[in-house]
Amino acid sequence: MMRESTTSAENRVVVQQLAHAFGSGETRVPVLHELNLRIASGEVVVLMGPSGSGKTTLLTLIGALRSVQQGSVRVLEQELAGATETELRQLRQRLGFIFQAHNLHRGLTALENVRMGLEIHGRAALRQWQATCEHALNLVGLADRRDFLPAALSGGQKQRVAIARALVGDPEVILADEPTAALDAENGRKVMQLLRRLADRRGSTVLIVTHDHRILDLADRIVRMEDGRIVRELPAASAGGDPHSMEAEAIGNMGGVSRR
Ligand SMILES: Nc1ncnc2c1ncn2[C@@H]1O[C@H](COP(=O)(O)OP(=O)(O)OP(=O)(O)O)[C@@H](O)[C@H]1O
Repeated sequence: MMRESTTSAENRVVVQQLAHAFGSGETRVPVLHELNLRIASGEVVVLMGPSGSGKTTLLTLIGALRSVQQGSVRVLEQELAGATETELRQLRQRLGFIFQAHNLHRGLTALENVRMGLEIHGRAALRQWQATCEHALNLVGLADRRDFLPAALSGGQKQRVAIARALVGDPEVILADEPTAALDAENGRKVMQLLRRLADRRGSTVLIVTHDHRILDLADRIVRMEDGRIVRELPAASAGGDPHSMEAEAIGNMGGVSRR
């Protein structure tokens, strides 16, 4: 049912010497500095760091939602610096976005909202669209809410509908900003396990901005940003010992760690 991946490139995301600033003249505020990052197919990378360190800015640059000012961002072999609006739009169609402001359509049911994800990927005409969308809702544990309007769903359920919508088009790269923030521990972990499975089984590349320590053990790599720079990269597996405590300690200074 799901589309074959069209890109087998090892590095699906390659960021080189990326710099970014907001404003101009005297009010210009640089927020990213000479940043380098590579993410391979099938990799789950978690981006952490203090508020204001530039995580969302980096995510939106990789998602072609913001123009590259300086340096290079290659996503699925498309250079974003200097790309045309058509090239950017075509690229965005191959990405899955899970953002905090989930923007579900209020007048559409859960199932219809998920269908919008297919439309974005140009696949709304798919004959078996209903089965595909039901499958996506099932993946996030909401099969029984398919005919509910957003107003009748909890915050966490709305977030999961948004996740189903992001995944239904089978994107090669998934960009998620705090995907578990609105969820309780159990559902947060389920969502993270789902993203992990997509990476393992379909080779999806997953980049997640989070403050949630409970999901770190499901990542391949944890990247810590401070003041617009990557200050540390930890391969999660090589942390050894108890992955929860090792990562949490190594990353340090990021608030209380809650373990399950
Ligand atoms: N549109 C904008 N205009 C001006 N400044 C901005 C804009 N967006 C972000 N910034 C500034 O850029 C810096 C980085 O913001 P960003 O949202 O990337 O941080 P973050 O690490 O994602 O933070 P948080 O964890 O709080 O979401 C901040 O100082 C922020 O105030």
